[in-house]
Amino acid sequence: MDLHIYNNVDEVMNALAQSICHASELAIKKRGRFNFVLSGGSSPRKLYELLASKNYHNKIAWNKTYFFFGDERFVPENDSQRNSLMVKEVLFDPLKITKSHIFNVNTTGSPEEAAQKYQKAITSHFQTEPVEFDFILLGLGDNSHTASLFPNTPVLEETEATVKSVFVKEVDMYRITMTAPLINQARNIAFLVFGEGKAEAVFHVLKDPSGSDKKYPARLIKRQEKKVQWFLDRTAAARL
Ligand SMILES: O=C1O[C@H](COP(=O)(O)O)[C@@H](O)[C@H](O)[C@H]1O
Repeated sequence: MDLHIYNNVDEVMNALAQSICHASELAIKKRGRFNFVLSGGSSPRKLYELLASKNYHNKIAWNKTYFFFGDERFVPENDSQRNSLMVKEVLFDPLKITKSHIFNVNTTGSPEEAAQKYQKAITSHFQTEPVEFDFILLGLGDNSHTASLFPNTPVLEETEATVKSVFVKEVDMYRITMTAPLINQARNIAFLVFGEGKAEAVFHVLKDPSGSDKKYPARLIKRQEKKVQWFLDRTAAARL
């Protein structure tokens, strides 16, 4: 695992944006396209704004980039709780991303159907197995969840690299999420975490010798591998 700790949030965002640019260049050079999985929640908003800003918008070949979501709320497409709506506002619309490059979660059927449809869409985009995304961006909740892998939920037991639906009591909602095995297959994985409210969660995921994967699900992401990077500010890293 690569741990990067910065003095402030702007430095964190810039370092992560550069890492994304680097991964996109490499992927496009080798395979002609960049398959980029986005995270939701509040933390990545600033990063997406930065990527769409004049400092970065020319550094990535957006016309060769395909976007996916690591997780999504099981709510209608135009519901303000959707991760995809925030991304549309700050990244897709400003960069005029072609619709066919955006893989949104279709929530018109049941949660299970939504997960199956998303998995199918991913499989038909990749055509080959195993599915290896070029870059997966992840956040970390105060309770150590990542994507929608929440503590003590059945999806944590999943051994298949796929997409699943899960009812999360804690937020009283169905979520659609990539499973840990699917995330772990990616070529690059980056956690974006900042703020003192995250310090405990970071400790339990990265340092706590008695922590369990069920209680702190982000531990399921292979932190022992070099391809997994953590981008933190000093306050989030305070207990490391
Ligand atoms: O529920 C979610 O939360 C995590 C962390 O979000 P944050 O607001 O604390 O940054 C996020 O990574 C995930 O995509 C989202 O659905």
